[in-house]
Amino acid sequence: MNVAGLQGARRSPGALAGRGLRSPHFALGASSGSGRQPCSTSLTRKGHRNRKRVGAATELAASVTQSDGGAQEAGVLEVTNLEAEIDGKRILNGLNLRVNKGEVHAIMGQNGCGKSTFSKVLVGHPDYSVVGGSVGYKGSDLFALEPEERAHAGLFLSFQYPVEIPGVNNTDFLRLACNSRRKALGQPEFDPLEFYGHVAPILEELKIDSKFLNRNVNEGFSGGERKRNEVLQLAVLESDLAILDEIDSGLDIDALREVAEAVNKLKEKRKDMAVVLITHYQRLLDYLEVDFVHIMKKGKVVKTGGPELARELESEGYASIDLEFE
Ligand SMILES: Nc1ncnc2c1ncn2[C@@H]1O[C@H](COP(=O)(O)OP(=O)(O)OP(=O)(O)O)[C@@H](O)[C@H]1O
Repeated sequence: MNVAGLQGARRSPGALAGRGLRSPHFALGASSGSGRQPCSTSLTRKGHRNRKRVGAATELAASVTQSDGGAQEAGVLEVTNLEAEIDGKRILNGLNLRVNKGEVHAIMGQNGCGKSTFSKVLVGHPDYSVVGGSVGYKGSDLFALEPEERAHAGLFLSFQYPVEIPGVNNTDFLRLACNSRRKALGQPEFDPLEFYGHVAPILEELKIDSKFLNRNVNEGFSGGERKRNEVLQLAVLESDLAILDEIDSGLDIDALREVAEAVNKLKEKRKDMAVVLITHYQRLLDYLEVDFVHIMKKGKVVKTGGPELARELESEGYASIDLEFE
């Protein structure tokens, strides 16, 4: 995370551009849990640098609403034979996944199978090279968009380890992020008062303490508070596809339930929002209703089922699943 750039943003939004961060929304929507910042000028897909843009953020956002009722409606996310590598090491090996709007998918898999890599590739982390396959997002080529544009188009990745941004007030950060997306969508930006009108009901619905707004981003936050702050960001941004990478990690039982309830509340309100949960534990699914569970192994989805698949994993472990696919 480019802390210096974001501190500058508190004084002046323009400072973000000067420090290589074009908006805080970029930081929110297209960052990785590694704390490294995606570079807005680099594309992860070889050969895409000069590709003609097939969809600006506005067009993409519009495409979802306009495609209602179509027999062949595109999935929010259509991943086909995706292959990606880092430093020449192949991590994703022909991953396939389709997520329709409103659906909740859980991705499970042993350590190192490529779950976080998948999420980072989607948001355009520059360390990863896409070497094969395709990803459609709302019917357009995701890789034709810069990381910042992906965020503007409604793609949100929650941090696995949300970082502190000392000196940056949460309200300022959220408002700049929100306005960055609104501007890209051609919507009027919120002034501070209007933004408070936007965020106050969200806090109430998600049962998040309004003191969160006065604090600096994640500074001194407990693990549970940080994860709730991620959900707050997601709600404020009104993203269309939320990728929640281990939103349950490091949480005690009560915090886990509270975070899951916040996601549920958000889903109730925004029924079309699609969610991809990356998790190791079935217990999250006790609180969050999922439509599909996918098991990843060696960089691809090897099995898909319903919530019962997670329960089977919990009781039998991966060995039982692996046998079917060796
Ligand atoms: N920046 C990197 N440099 C080198 N190797 C990396 C890097 N990022 C990921 N990898 C490797 O890619 C593989 C997949 O990692 P990834 O974090 O995607 O797995 P994961 O399924 O999310 O694991 P976990 O469940 O432990 O979080 C691992 O072998 C990891 O060491």
